Amino acid sequence: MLLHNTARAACASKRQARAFMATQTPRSSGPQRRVSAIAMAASRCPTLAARPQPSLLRRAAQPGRRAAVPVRAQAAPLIDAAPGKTTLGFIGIGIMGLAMTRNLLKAGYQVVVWNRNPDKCAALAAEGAKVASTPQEVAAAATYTFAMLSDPEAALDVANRPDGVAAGMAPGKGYVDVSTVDAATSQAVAAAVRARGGAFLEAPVSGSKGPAEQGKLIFLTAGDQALFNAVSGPLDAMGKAKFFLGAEGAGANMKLVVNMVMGSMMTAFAEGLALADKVGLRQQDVIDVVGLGAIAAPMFALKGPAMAARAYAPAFPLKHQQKDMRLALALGDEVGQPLPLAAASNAQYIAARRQGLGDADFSAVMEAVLGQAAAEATEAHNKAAK
Ligand SMILES: NC(=O)C1=CN([C@@H]2O[C@H](COP(=O)(O)OP(=O)(O)OC[C@H]3O[C@@H](n4cnc5c(N)ncnc54)[C@H](OP(=O)(O)O)[C@@H]3O)[C@@H](O)[C@H]2O)C=CC1
Ligand SMILES: O=CC(=O)O
Repeated sequence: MLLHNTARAACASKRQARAFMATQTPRSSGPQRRVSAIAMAASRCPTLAARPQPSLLRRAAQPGRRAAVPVRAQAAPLIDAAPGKTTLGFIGIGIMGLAMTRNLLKAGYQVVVWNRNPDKCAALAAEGAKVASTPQEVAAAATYTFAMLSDPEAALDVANRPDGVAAGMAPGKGYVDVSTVDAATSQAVAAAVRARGGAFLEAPVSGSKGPAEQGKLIFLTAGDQALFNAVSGPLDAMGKAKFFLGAEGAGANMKLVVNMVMGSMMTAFAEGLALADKVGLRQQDVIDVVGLGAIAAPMFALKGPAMAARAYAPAFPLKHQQKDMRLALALGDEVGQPLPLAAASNAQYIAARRQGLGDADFSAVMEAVLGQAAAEATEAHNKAAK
């Protein structure tokens, strides 16, 4: 289904899309197969990437749809990135950026890095990366620049500041923003990059610190398909799967949907552990039982024991999960989709941030759940004492 929807979006007209889809037979649906089938769809649509497509513009104008920037021509051909030949840039050397850059270096790419706090580049410099003094310098030195930044504000600033990425862009170069942001931010960054002749790909990732270290991220990309193709090697060095979803905004929306579900799952799990504890059950038994049944999830198995021990070493900082809940709720509001469960979860992440847990792992939402239970117990006790 995903393959067909994406293929349809990639074709310049409904007629072409129907003709393409008529040639397709259902096959196994692994991510790599999806990507190659989507690329094939593009190759069978000669008008793809040639000019703004009225049908796509009309789609964007329908109520409830994010404004889609039309598929468009590249200003200059993009050369496929190749280890030993292509210089890549990486901006934002946080938890994720550090691990991702390491995998690019391991794969044999030359990498130029920049981080707001330059101290975080020291380990990579020792491993062979060059360190630039501005984002512009990175974009000017690299053919393709990646960025992994906290939030929309950081993404916009790094792209648009006077010595930012856009200032270093030129035809033949590309910018791949892998940060988790909203569609409007991604579209604004795309416009700034394209105004300088560069190509743009949004590519937020699903997968945390562990998958980043193991090169097993899942890329949710959208934007210029030629850039998706050109950076296929680096994406494969950092990830285990990549999806091309259409015009920029689609990748951002996909990431927000996934993280909204993840954030709500985590608060539900925390409430389950808290309740189990209150009724005298061993939390490890709960983790084992959940792990054997239909609601088993790698996240519960990974985080559960640490949550039971109330230890929250950061892999995915809670402040970022709360940002994702906030952005998903704003998206729901924009398109008229009520999200009461996500709203309730978001309140717990906000409470945890107020408890000073923004830099802890997002599983520290457990503390808000426990804190709330404690507050409710105190309130009930006070009422009873009156
Ligand atoms: N950790 C995870 O499991 C995952 C995270 N993500 C997403 O990836 C992104 C980064 O996450 P993560 O690496 O965990 O976060 P970190 O907090 O470890 O890193 C954030 C990075 O953004 C930089 N930054 C923040 N504000 C600015 C600014 N105004 N100007 C320039 N640089 C700035 C930081 O620089 P400095 O060091 O100077 O503060 C740092 O390099 C977020 O969008 C997050 O939602 C996506 C999937 C998984
Ligand atoms: O964004 C976080 C993740 O684990 O994915």
